[in-house]
Amino acid sequence: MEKIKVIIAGPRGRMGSEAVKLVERTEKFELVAVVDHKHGGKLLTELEGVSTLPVPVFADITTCLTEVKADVLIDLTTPEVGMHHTKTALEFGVRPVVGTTGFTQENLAELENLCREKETGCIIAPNFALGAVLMMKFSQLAGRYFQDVEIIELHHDKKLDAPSGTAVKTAEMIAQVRAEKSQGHPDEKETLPGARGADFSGMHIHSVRLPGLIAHQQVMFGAEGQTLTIRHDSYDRVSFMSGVKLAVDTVMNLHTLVYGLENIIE
Ligand SMILES: NC(=O)C1=CN([C@@H]2O[C@H](COP(=O)(O)OP(=O)(O)OC[C@H]3O[C@@H](n4cnc5c(N)ncnc54)[C@H](O)[C@@H]3O)[C@@H](O)[C@H]2O)C=CC1
Ligand SMILES: O=C(O)C1=N[C@H](C(=O)O)C[C@H](O)C1
Repeated sequence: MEKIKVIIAGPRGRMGSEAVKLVERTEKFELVAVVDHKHGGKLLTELEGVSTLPVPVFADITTCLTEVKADVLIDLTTPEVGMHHTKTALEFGVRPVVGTTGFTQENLAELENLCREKETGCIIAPNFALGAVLMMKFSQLAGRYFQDVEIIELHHDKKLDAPSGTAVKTAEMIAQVRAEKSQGHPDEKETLPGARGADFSGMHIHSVRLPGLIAHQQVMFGAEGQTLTIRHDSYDRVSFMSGVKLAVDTVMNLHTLVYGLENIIE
């Protein structure tokens, strides 16, 4: 059996270290290198507690892709770094699986064009947890019937981007089916700026950051005399790994950009 050769960018991170374990324990995957700007030239075994595999660590993606043959790059870093890694991988014909959030609409459009030009597949998944993907799909269904919706996303306090990629994706999916409406009272005023959260097509997104949390989201719909709440909780980052595995498998057969795991689950 030909193994899928995988590079992971961000191997010391909360998600990256979990992805290293996933690739290690998956028979048909082979970890061939990692990218870590702080530890170029070392072996992964020298990075404390990450892995017992002696794979090379590269400080930059271009050197890594020049020296190592790979099929897939898993990126779990930061938006600017992730964008650079994704573009470089596509230039090398290596398929990116991107969990990094914070990409703009312009970033996505640029990557979509690059995928088409290079005829190389790429998956960008704001959330790899199956339950979160279902939460987004159920919310989209509810959005057909309820115009009034508030999205509350709750994360650990080390998170850099707000709102979360999941909240943005949820709002995008609901906006595809929801009759547009600016919510709340037409004369409402914020006496403290930000009190009503971020505005996405008239829907409001609220970002909570607290130690103790991992990744949670609640989508609340309201209508006369009733509310509907759809909620998902990730209590452990292992919740994201079956989605990462599915994305690595699937991207091998793609030639375009797929944004969101809802597009590849049955
Ligand atoms: N799609 C999904 O299901 C999930 C996505 N995320 C996203 O994944 C990203 C990472 O999240 P965490 O692991 O919690 O963050 P983290 O801060 O623990 O990890 C990020 C890692 O990127 C590394 N890094 C920074 N610059 C780099 C560079 N130039 N080259 C190589 N590595 C570099 C850092 O050293 C760090 O280890 C975030 O954007 C987050 O929103 C997080 C959880 C689930
Ligand atoms: O940073 C995180 O932790 C997470 N980020 C993703 C997001 O921004 O939606 C996915 C998940 O919520 C965890």
